[in-house]
Amino acid sequence: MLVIDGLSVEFMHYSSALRRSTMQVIHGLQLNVNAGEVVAVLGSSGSGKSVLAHAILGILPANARFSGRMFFDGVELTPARQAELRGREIALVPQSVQYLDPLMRVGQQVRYAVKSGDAAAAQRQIFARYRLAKAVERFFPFQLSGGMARRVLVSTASISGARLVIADEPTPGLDPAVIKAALGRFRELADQGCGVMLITHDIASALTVADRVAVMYAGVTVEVARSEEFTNEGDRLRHPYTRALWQALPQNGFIPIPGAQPRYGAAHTGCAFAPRCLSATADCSTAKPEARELRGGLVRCIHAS
Ligand SMILES: Nc1ncnc2c1ncn2[C@@H]1O[C@H](COP(=O)(O)OP(=O)(O)OP(=O)(O)O)[C@@H](O)[C@H]1O
Ligand code: NI
Repeated sequence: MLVIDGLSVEFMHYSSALRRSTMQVIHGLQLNVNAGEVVAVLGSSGSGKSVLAHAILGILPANARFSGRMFFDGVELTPARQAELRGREIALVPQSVQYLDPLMRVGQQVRYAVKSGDAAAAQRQIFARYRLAKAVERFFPFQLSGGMARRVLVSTASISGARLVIADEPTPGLDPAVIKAALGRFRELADQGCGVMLITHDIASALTVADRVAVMYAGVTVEVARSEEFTNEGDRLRHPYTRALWQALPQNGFIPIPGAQPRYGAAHTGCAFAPRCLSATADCSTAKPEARELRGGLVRCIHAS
């Protein structure tokens, strides 16, 4: 349904009239989302997840430049096609609640997303499902708590009838029952034939619904694995960073990895993870590892086998 082939995104900054600098935040990213599946995109803060979501929807800010190609249903996504599909075939659950219209009652905003049938009934049903009281439909966005606003955003995307739903951190700050309902709803949309891209920091809850997991580090996908490969010590995983994320979960011993993701990922040659990697060798810092297929998944690590 969605094919991303070699996407790169950089931001331009003008520090003065004559000095322009660019900062590359996504480097040659490859990713597919098929109809009927939930693909989780995992990565720490600043790894480029929201920029990826905005690139797919065609809503990058004016100072962004991108290259690479994206296809939806086999047809290239041009800016005109993105504008046509946005909110109709492709829906975003935005990371920030700033995306709600501050001057419109939230019930009405959600009803706008419904394309056929009884919009009011659909809105009330979805609000009940996310435990939003009946009175909330008459609220303006400023009257919502952070968690309520998030539930309103998830409601909007999940009744939009879109075939591809991109959910950017839809669950932080929500209580466990609502997280379960929201994730369950994404699973259900996929089971009905939608494609779902679930962007999150939270591996544990992503694994409860995702078919595949794409792991981002410093603007590239370092691995794409199937959810069932996250077991035991992570022996079936392909990339040392994915294994490190898995082992850092409380149930897997809380084993941390020292160091931090490089800022913007551009200032290094070779593998961005090498400075933190226990298996790194001299070869790791000479060239950026290419993405390659391995055991039905994808990896960017010269040592993965
Ligand atoms: N409009 C912009 N101008 C310049 N730099 C930007 C802009 N938007 C994002 N960036 C930079 O791009 C990088 C990736 O940001 P992005 O928001 O995609 O991260 P993220 O993975 O979504 O993080 P988080 O988990 O915190 O939401 C960051 O270093 C950020 O500072
Ligand atoms: Ni983000």
